[in-house]
Amino acid sequence: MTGTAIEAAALSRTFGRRRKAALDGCDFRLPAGSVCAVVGPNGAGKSTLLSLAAGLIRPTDGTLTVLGQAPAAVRERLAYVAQDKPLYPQLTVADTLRFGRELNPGRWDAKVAERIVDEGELEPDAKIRTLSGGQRTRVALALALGKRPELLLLDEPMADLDPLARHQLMATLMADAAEHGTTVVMSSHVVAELDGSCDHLLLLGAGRVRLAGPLDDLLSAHRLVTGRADASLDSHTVIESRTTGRQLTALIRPEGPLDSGWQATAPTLEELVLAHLRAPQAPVLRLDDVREAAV
Ligand SMILES: Nc1ncnc2c1ncn2[C@@H]1O[C@H](COP(=O)(O)OP(=O)(O)OP(=O)(O)O)[C@@H](O)[C@H]1O
Repeated sequence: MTGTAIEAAALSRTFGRRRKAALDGCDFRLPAGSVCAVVGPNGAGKSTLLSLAAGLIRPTDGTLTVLGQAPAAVRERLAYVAQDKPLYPQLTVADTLRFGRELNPGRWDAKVAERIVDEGELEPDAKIRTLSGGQRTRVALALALGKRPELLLLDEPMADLDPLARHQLMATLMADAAEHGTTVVMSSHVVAELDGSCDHLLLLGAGRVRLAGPLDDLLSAHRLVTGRADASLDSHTVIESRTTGRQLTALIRPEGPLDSGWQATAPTLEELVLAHLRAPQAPVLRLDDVREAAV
């Protein structure tokens, strides 16, 4: 297996006659075995990136390598759960899993697929069309994990699950990925639920990479600081700042030691992401390869 699960170089994808760029010159590298969160505002290009990685669409420019090859060449080794989770409505749950086994001879993992379905207390003879959105998600995830992929691409997988099901499915997913060394790339708008599960982050904005790299490195490159509103942060990169009365709170990238007047803490993933969403012009930070900032 290659040490790199996904590598994008100047990756662009346009749509329509106007050639509107959904992705625009993206560079990033994701090591194999990572669990990567893909976040960004609506229309940032998250689904486009996942579709490209799944080999469903092709780049208009640049390159994307998945498991060391062109995405279309490695379809058998990856699983992709799209936002709309297409399944055959007339099949039963059991038929769907049987279908999964027949489509993936020699690699089908019936145990994990059945476990995911059983944990949701789904009736094996229930037709897919009779299931709720969250129950369909469960079947789609069972099919994806049953395929025993090296790379699992999930486009907002948890969006229609209740909080308990989310928590429990996420735990199953992460335990399974850790056991098998699966690379997981997962887009989500619910940043809090990614905390504790992901070790890599890719933040997209307007089709471009804004933050990329190991989550711990990205978090430790930032500080959440509080101090007097008239104190200076001039020597640091300020991502976002807010003043309440005489107090200023800011998310910064320190460019050296902080003056003693500032109280500094490490941001959470949610604080890091929210600040960057509120500050779309903040400088890019890529720590995914050479482990140094590239602006
Ligand atoms: N098939 C398509 N035809 C035309 N435009 C498209 C197509 N797919 C995506 N786009 C455009 O590309 C841009 C990125 O879309 P994409 O679905 O990748 O964003 P996203 O980050 O997944 O958004 P969301 O969070 O809303 O799901 C949007 O402006 C969208 O309108």
